[in-house]
Amino acid sequence: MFDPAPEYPYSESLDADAMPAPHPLLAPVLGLLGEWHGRGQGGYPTLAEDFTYAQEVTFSHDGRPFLRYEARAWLLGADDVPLRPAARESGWWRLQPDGRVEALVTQPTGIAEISVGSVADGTIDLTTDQVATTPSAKDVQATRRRYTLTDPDTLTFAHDLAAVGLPLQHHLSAELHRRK
Ligand code: HEM
Repeated sequence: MFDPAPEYPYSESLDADAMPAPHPLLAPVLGLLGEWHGRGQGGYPTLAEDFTYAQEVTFSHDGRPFLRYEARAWLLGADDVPLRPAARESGWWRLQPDGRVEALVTQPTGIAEISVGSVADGTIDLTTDQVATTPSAKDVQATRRRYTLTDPDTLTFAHDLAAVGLPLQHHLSAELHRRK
């Protein structure tokens, strides 16, 4: 006989003022909770042209001292015509008692980043501690990500990349606006 298991009984929240109450260690990053949407520019010396993209980002929590992170981007053509899906990634940002942030982020391109950083003056600055790549993935040595809340509804993002033998340098920058 099939004995159905109970449903998952805990909730996930995008809202610092709703239940479950955020864990106290999330205090420095509570402003990130929510759904964000915006556009950015990217490039790299190996690419013939710079590109414009749109992106959706979600940060949520379940009452424990970590954020769940999810993002997906797509390339834009003239008049914002969608050209094709671009990077997707998901992961976890673990807040530490000393204020450090440990982040784990994976991408379907075979790249897994483990980053460490801190929160200061509204900016979360994450630098890779380790990058692991699957056998067929591009060669990525390091990344640096900076997320800045310039106001409660505006999140800017800068992403530097050291890959395919080149030193750490600009790959992406974006401005996102709060949807929820
Ligand atoms: C919003 C997110 C992102 C967008 C829109 C984006 C877009 C692009 C585009 C358009 C290219 C050119 C190749 C192609 O057309 O597919 C590219 C290359 C690349 N990206 Fe990104 N990217 C994003 C995030 C990332 C992240 C998070 C990483 C690494 C952790 C990364 C690493 C690379 C690498 C290694 C290349 C190849 C460079 C080369 O071989 O010349 N990208 N990206």
